[in-house]
Amino acid sequence: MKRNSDKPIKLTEVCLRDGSHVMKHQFTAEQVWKVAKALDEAGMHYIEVSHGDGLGGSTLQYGRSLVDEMKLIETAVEACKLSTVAVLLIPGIGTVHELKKARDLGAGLVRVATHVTEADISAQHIHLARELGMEAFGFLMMAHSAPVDKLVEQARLMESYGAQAVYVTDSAGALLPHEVRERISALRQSLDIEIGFHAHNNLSVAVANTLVAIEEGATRIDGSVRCLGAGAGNTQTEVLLAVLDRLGLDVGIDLYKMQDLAEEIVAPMLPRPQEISKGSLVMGHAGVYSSFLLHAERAAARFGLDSRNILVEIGKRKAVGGQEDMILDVAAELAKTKQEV
Ligand SMILES: C[C@H](O)CC(=O)C(=O)O
Ligand SMILES: [Mn+2]
Repeated sequence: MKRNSDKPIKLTEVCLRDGSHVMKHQFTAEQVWKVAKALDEAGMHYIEVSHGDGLGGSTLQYGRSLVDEMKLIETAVEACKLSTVAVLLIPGIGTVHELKKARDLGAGLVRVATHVTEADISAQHIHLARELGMEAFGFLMMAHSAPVDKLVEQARLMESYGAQAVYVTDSAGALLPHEVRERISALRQSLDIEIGFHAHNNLSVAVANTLVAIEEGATRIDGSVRCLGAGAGNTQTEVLLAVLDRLGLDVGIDLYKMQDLAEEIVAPMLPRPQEISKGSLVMGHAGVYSSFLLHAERAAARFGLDSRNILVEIGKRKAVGGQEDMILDVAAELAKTKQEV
């Protein structure tokens, strides 16, 4: 495979963080232990563990965790001999207090996530993480929703705060391969730090998009085993590993061990199979934040609506992560209009 970077590919497994949305934030310590241990034994580079909405996300607005995320982070750190445990932090949801606590428990990397046009709110947390001796990466969410020059401008801000990598985060699973190519290529030409890519498989192009990202020079890649991530899940880690192997790219992770983890540990945990349902498809199609799926389904049941109509309206209003309350407002409005007709 021809790549526009000679740096090694480093994978981050996100099922214990992005998958928390699917699990309605009800991960048990035993589940986290088993998954983290198996990932570590397979040679996974980074394992992200946090509430689905990042540190501090366990609230009424986003959904309460069954087990305190700090306990889950501690459990994952104990289960790992070689993998680095990572955390996600959205400034304002997570604070420096949680970041310090996670670091004290052994988390080695924080990904500071902001909406694609709001990188300026990441400065404090990136600075602090570096001071604490952690690796610190920027994570620009809903990357499909801004023009390429805006994405570049915002990534450069994160670089200037000390981020060691910046991710193109396709939160809605809406990007198509040529759009990923444009974005990664523009970042590669403008940044001196590594570039990452985080996909959602709502349009069934997550693996293809990830390959394009790697070709263009992305070296930090996210996946979720058995697609255990919001919406239709992320780039399916074990599938990506098989494809990379066919392309002659050895990233040092054991494919069979990842397949066994997917089949024997993760699949039995899933509340329902991770597939491209009409809800996740509409998110990719309408460009809606993947974590909104369960919130929209709940609101649809409550107001007797089709969740797709709620999601499409949310997409039109350009709701961003953190605006989960808007889903209820939209559902109430749609229900009222339906009654009036
Ligand atoms: C908080 C979000 O779930 C972060 C993420 O994984 C995404 O935007 O995608
Ligand atoms: Mn995600």
